[in-house]
Amino acid sequence: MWTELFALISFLIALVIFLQPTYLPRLIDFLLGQTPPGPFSWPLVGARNIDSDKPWKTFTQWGERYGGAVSFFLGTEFVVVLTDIKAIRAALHSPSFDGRPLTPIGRTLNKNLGIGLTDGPAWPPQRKFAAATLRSAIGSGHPSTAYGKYSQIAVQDFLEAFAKTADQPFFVRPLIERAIVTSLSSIVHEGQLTPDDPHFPRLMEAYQSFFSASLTTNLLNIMPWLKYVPPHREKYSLLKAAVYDMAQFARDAIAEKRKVELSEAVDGTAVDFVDAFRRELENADRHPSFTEEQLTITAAELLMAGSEDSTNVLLWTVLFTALYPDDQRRIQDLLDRVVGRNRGVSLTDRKALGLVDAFIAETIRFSNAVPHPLPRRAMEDTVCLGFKIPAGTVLITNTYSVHFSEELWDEPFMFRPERFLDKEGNFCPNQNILAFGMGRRICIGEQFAKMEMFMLLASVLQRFQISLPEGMERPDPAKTSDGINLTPKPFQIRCSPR
Ligand code: HEM
Repeated sequence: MWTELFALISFLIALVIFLQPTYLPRLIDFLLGQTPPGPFSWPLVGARNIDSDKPWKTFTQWGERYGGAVSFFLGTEFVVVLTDIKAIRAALHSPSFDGRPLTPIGRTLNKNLGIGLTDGPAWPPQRKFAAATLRSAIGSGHPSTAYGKYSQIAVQDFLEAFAKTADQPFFVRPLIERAIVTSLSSIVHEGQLTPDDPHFPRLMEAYQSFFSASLTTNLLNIMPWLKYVPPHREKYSLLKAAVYDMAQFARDAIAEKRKVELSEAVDGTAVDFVDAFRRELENADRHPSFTEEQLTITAAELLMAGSEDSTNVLLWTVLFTALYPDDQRRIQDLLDRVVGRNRGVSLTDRKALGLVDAFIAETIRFSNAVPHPLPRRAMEDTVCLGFKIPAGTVLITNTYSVHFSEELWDEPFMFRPERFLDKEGNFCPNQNILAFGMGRRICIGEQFAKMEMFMLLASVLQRFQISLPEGMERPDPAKTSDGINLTPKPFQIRCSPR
């Protein structure tokens, strides 16, 4: 029996070495202490005792024990978790860590196209192009621009939907989703998605399947071979169908836009992403990565990444207005002083309404909504913080240990929006917020998301009082539905006209 067991283990080790030749050299480096310190990792299995519901808690404890960079194996994959701000800054600003893990979604389903899940020669020109296009499509957000116009439509629709709830308890998520996706569509493919669009439910269904399978996504990002193993295989099929639906929606939207001549569509006005890309396709000197398929995948990705993350953060923000009524009242007093009640909120009010941005920033910190910004991959053998980091290492940022660090924040476990205000009440951003990532792959939609969240939150609080319905259980922000993002468990609110 021992001989057979020994033969089986030898066979498995030989198989792993054959399939993943980097495993053994990394294991040796790890055992010799060349790589960052970390917990014991069982051969082929990797580190045990990771809290599967709240891995960031385990990573925070490891950070306290081993330091700002902790290494271990997950299965045969070598992983470094960054837990303190110095280690995170050092790594995420380095071109050596520009890569993304070789995920089945990025590499197989998206065919290595798009921006967020790829790397290599196509990523720099595609990221630069998309970031510049979004910046110019958003512009000042003035109502004369496409984005300004749709943002107003989205705000109006949002307020009407709130008013229709007539003081009755309701789930706010679908309302937020509609508003965000409407505005986002104006900068991705203007005119293709309005709040009453019949395609809306189909798209939301695809997003829902995508994110309901997202715990699997987190694991697949690190151990892609899991896609062949039940129950991940079934979840992977769900993901595949959702990715297909999103791409099909983008294809249809692009085809609709093609019905309008490009010169008419862009004539002197702000250009959305699809039209800017169409124009680039006609440029003879374009980078070879500008292709039809790249356009489809990126348009689908921008709409999906942008809407899910922004919806989730705004959902947290609305929940916190109900949980912290004193802060809500202070925002409303400020709105009354700055905007009054006779006109709508506009982006030009933003500077004088610093408390609204401070409330959103504190929500982002306190909710831990993005526990691990998209992982990175070491593109080459490198040295970071004095340790060897082999090419192919997966890097995970642990937001929780930074957002709740006693060294970085005064009373980090208290919800206190004022920590983001100066003495005059101006909003002061803080560089230790990691929800949008950091460095060379920082989110390209950050400014849009913050603008949109400001507009929707300020507009709704100007008109309505948000509260928790009497007799219902008080939502506990520590209890979340976990996936790529942390989402509050479904909750209802009540809103009463002010
Ligand atoms: C509250 C809203 C949002 C959050 C919390 C968020 C968060 C993130 C994070 C954590 C990353 C990874 C950064 C890194 O690797 O360092 C990212 C990347 C990205 N985000 Fe966002 N995002 C939001 C909104 C948006 C919006 C509105 C868009 C599009 C309009 C967008 C498009 C992207 C893209 C394309 C990338 C990939 C960048 C790259 O890999 O080079 N995001 N986002």
